[in-house]
Amino acid sequence: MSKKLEGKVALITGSGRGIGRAIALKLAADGARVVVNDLDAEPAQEVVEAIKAMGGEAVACIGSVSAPDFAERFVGTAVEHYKGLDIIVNNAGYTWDSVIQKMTDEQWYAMLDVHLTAPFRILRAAQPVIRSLVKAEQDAGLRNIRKVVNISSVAGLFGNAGQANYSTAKAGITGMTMTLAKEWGRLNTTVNCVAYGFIKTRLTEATADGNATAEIEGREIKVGINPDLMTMLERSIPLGRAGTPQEAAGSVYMFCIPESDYVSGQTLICSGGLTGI
Ligand SMILES: NC(=O)c1ccc[n+]([C@@H]2O[C@H](COP(=O)([O-])OP(=O)(O)OC[C@H]3O[C@@H](n4cnc5c(N)ncnc54)[C@H](O)[C@@H]3O)[C@@H](O)[C@H]2O)c1
Ligand SMILES: CC(C)C1=CC=C(C(=O)O)[C@@H](O)[C@H]1O
Repeated sequence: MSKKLEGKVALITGSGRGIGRAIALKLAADGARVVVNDLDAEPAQEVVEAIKAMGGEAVACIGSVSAPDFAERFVGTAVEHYKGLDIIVNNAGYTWDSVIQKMTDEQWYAMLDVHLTAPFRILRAAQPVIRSLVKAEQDAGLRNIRKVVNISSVAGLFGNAGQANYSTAKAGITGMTMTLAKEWGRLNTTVNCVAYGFIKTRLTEATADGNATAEIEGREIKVGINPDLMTMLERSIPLGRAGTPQEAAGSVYMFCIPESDYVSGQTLICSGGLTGI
């Protein structure tokens, strides 16, 4: 059976772990060649090796999406290695929570940088590349539909106490999605967004005391959720449980395959039915 994404070039930020990793493996399993990005080299390289082990093609582009030179390097990696660019998934990110009276400017800007400015820069850097690929395709009488999938959260759609920084950035990415869907229609590129509810990853996994941290961009950031809170949260989800990274990847995949070629500017909620928090 032919693969739906055969030969497509997919760029996926934050794909060393969690949802991004599952997206990378899912798209690669369906034939995409993947540019794997992560802050951390080891998990990114592990994903590259996993894709190669299943007969696919992948290359790593290590570094923070928040670095000012990252976008050009990321797009450049795809062009240099695969001479193309068909799918971009803006997934990299984390949370750094505080109630507003305790939130520092550093916390505020860190969330805007990673969840909003980074996707903006990546899409800005991709535009001239896509434009020239589209021109060449049109000259050859071809139409290739490209796909952008941005990642948001129920926190960006409904708000979440303690996440003024994160929810603002995740709300912003839905606006960027709708605007670029309008700008990029003439580039035969659909631009959609997936807003997750509660997906079990390092970001949300229950830890014994709820006090786990991870080093992210040189800072010790609290990760994980207290198990009691986790149980309470899961009860509020109509499907009665958090989602898996593989289930989360399924929603992104839907926007990447040809069956969704005429869908653009949409935000799909992938939350097990949760419509508020
Ligand atoms: N897990 C959830 O419940 C949930 C809910 C809503 C939205 N999201 C969103 O999904 C996306 C993925 O989150 P996840 O749950 O898979 O988290 P995760 O921590 O499991 O994976 C995120 C990956 O992104 C990488 N990353 C973080 N900052 C980066 C940066 N500046 N540059 C490059 N890589 C970076 C991390 O190193 C990590 O490997 C995030 O945008 C997150 O906000 C997650
Ligand atoms: C409170 C819980 C369901 C929650 C909502 C949104 C998140 C996200 O990453 O978007 C989680 O980190 C978590 O705070």
